[in-house]
Amino acid sequence: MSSNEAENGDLQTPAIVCIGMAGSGKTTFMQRLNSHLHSLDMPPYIMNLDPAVLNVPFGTNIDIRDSVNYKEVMKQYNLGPNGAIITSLNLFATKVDQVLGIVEKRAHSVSHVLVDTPGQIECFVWSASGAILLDALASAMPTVVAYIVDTPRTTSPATFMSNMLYACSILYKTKLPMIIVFNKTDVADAAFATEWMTDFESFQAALRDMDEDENVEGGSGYMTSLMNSMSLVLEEFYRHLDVVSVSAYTGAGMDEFLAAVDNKVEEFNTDYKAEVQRIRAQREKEKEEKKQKDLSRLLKDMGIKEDKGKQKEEPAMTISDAEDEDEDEDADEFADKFINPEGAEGLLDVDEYSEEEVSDGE
Ligand SMILES: Nc1nc2c(ncn2[C@@H]2O[C@H](COP(=O)(O)OP(=O)(O)OP(=O)(O)O)[C@@H](O)[C@H]2O)c(=O)[nH]1
Repeated sequence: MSSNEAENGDLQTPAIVCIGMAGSGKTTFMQRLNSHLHSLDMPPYIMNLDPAVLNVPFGTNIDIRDSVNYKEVMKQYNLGPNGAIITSLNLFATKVDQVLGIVEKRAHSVSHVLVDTPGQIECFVWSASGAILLDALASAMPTVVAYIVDTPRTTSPATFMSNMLYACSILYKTKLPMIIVFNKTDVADAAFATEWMTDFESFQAALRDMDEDENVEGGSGYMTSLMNSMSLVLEEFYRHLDVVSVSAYTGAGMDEFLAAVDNKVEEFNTDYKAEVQRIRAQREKEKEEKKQKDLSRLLKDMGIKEDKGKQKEEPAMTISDAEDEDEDEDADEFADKFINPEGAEGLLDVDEYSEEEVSDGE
């Protein structure tokens, strides 16, 4: 049993998935966290899942850009930037088992697995491939979402509320423990935000002030009453969160963030894990049922009378297998068209990644 395993053998290395609006500071936060962990002699394993990013200012162990050529996807499919991000993620997700195999292997010897995601949140969180990648991670190790908030841009009650509703929808979609990270506190203190989250009266007071001030964004009677009601709904959501204030620039708050991750790992093991496993089993069951249904339809179309008793020995199963193999081949052909455009073997070279030295980003 390695030190990263629980008594029952489950991998306990936390995976931290950084999600946040464009420009909230995800990449800078990852860079700071990476160098902080290196300074504690706890090197992490780093994955970049943003196919469109130009520069990643730290060493990555797995980078979607090494596997999928985003520009080529855009050209070949005549897609815009967001469509190409989704398609690139889809292509990457076809190899999720391979990728996860590498991550799991390496996760035994690192402190954390850090995952950077595209700033176009919806491309990742609301896409099938995002769900596949998150599911795969969560089924292998405790997985925590770090929702990065641009604090200076969230000081008005209206933008604060929008941001929190967005975070709430991500929690609902991913069903993973979440830490709200108020970033850029070197520019604006996040005390106002933590107060609004814990003291309902103070948020109400801020709403009243906004209502009276016509120059403030969102300052209309209807909006205020809508936000009043929504803030009541969000009270329940806030109870499930850990909140930390950090500055990716100065490094303030990094230890508090790591403590919050430990807290969420415990929560994952007690509250979320069973749910993750239940959802996974349900999906497998649905997949199996769909396969059986398709098979019955195929037999019917071919004019073969269904005989439940005979199905086991007769070619029905072979047809299904052949069909599956064809599907797999199609998927592989599709993926290979874009994956590893340089012509390297396989999607990801395990040895290449395992030998790779990753810098601390300084
Ligand atoms: N003052 C200050 N600026 C920051 C901080 N963190 C990030 N920034 C700045 O915010 C801007 C956006 O940072 P990024 O790290 O690129 O943000 P991102 O969320 O990864 O952006 P996308 O990849 O486009 O989604 C950059 O100009 C950073 O220098 C911080 O803690 N303090």
